[in-house]
Amino acid sequence: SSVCCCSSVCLIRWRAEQGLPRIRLFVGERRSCLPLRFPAPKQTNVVFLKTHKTASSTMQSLLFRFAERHNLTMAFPKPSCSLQFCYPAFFSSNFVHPDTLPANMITSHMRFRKSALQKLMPKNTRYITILREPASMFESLFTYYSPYAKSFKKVPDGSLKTFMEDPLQYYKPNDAYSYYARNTLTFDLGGENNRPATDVAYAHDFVGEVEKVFSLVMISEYFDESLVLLRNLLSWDLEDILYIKLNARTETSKKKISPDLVEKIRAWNSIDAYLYDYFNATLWVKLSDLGLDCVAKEVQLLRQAQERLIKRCFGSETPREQPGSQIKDKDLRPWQPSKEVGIVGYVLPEDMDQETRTHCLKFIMPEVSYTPKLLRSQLERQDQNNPSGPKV
Ligand SMILES: Nc1ncnc2c1ncn2[C@@H]1O[C@H](COP(=O)(O)OS(=O)(=O)O)[C@@H](OP(=O)(O)O)[C@H]1O
Repeated sequence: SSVCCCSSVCLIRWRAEQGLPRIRLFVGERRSCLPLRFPAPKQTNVVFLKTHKTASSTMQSLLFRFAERHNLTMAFPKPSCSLQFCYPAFFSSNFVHPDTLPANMITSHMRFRKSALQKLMPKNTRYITILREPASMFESLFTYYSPYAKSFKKVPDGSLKTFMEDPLQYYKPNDAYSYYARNTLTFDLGGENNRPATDVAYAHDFVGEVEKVFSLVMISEYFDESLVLLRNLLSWDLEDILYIKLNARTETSKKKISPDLVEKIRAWNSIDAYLYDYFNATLWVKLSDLGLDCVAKEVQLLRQAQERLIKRCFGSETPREQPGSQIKDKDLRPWQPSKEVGIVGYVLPEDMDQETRTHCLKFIMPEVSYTPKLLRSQLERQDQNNPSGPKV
C-alpha cells in the first residue's frame, strides 16, 4: 500500500485493506482529557529503544531531563562502548557502565535484545520505541551515513536516486555499516534486516513480536500525538513531555524525494515499511480510544507550553538555530557527520540570568554533551550517598 498521509483517513484505509472491521472514530462516549497532574504515581522505569534517524535524540533529551528532575538512574554504556551500547552488537548487560546499575531507564542507541534487557531492568518497566516513515527516514540515513556506509560510498554520483535504481548492485550485507542501508528499524529492533521483500510472513511475525514487548510505538510524523499517549501511559505531567526539536538537518542538507523514489525506498526497506504501516495504524487506534478531540486539546496544550519555553529561552518566537559548525560553545555543538551535512544546534542569548540559562541548556544540549554530563552528575550523587563506595 502507498504511504499514508493523513491520520484517521489512513487508519480507515489501512483497516479496509486488511479486511478488518471498521472503527467508529467519531461516535460514542469520548474519555475526558488528561489531568495536568495524575493522581497515580508516575511510572519511572522505562526502556526507550533509540532507533536511528527517527527523532530519537529529541526523545532521549526528554528522558534525560525527566531522569535528572526525578533523581532516577539512567543506565549508560561503559566507556569502551562509546555513546551507543557497542552497537551494532546485540545488547548485552556487559555493555552497561556498572556504576549506572540498578537502573530506572535506558535510552542510548543499541541493537535490541529483549532477554538481556528484561534481566537487567525492573519487572514493571515499560518498553517504548519510535518509528519513522521509511522514505524520509532513508533519505536522512543516506545523507547522514554516505561518508561511512560502504554501500552508499560505492554509488558513482553519490545520489540516492542512483542507489535506488539498483540497490543490490551497491549493497552487500557484509559491507561496513550496512545496517544503515537496509531496514534499519528492523535491525535496531533486533530483527533480520536482510530478509527478502517476498518474505511477508517474516515481517508479519516480527510485528507480532515487537507488539508483545513494546507498550507504545511512537511515530515521528505524529510526535506530539505520540507524546500524549506516552504521558497517559506513564501518568506523567505536561511538563514532562516538553521538548525542543534536536538533531535536525539544515534545510540545504535535505533532498526532495519524488513519489516514484518513495515507492522504491519502501520496496527496498519492505520490513520497515510493514512495521511502519502497522504501528502507524495502531497509534491511531490508541489515539481514537483516548478520543481525538482530547488528543487535539492535549497537543494544543503541549504546543502552547513549548511556545512559552521558546520565548523564555530565546526571547523570540522561534529558537535561535545555527548549523553546528558555526556554534562556538562546544557543549552546544551537535555531532556533525561530515562537512556536507549541516546539523542544527541552538545558541542562547548572552544576557540571561543563570537559572534560566541552566534550565534552557537542558533542552538544547545535544546527545554528545548531555550524556557525559548526566553520567557525571549521577556518579557524583552516588558518591555523596555512599562516601565509602567507588570513587568517580
Ligand atoms: N520532534 C520531532 N518531530 C519530527 N522529527 C524530528 C523531531 N525531532 C527531530 N526530528 C528529526 O529526526 C531526525 C534525527 O533523528 P535521531 O535524533 O533519531 O537521529 S540519530 O540516529 O540519533 O542520529 C532528523 O531528521 P532529518 O532532519 O530528516 O535528518 C530530525 O529532523
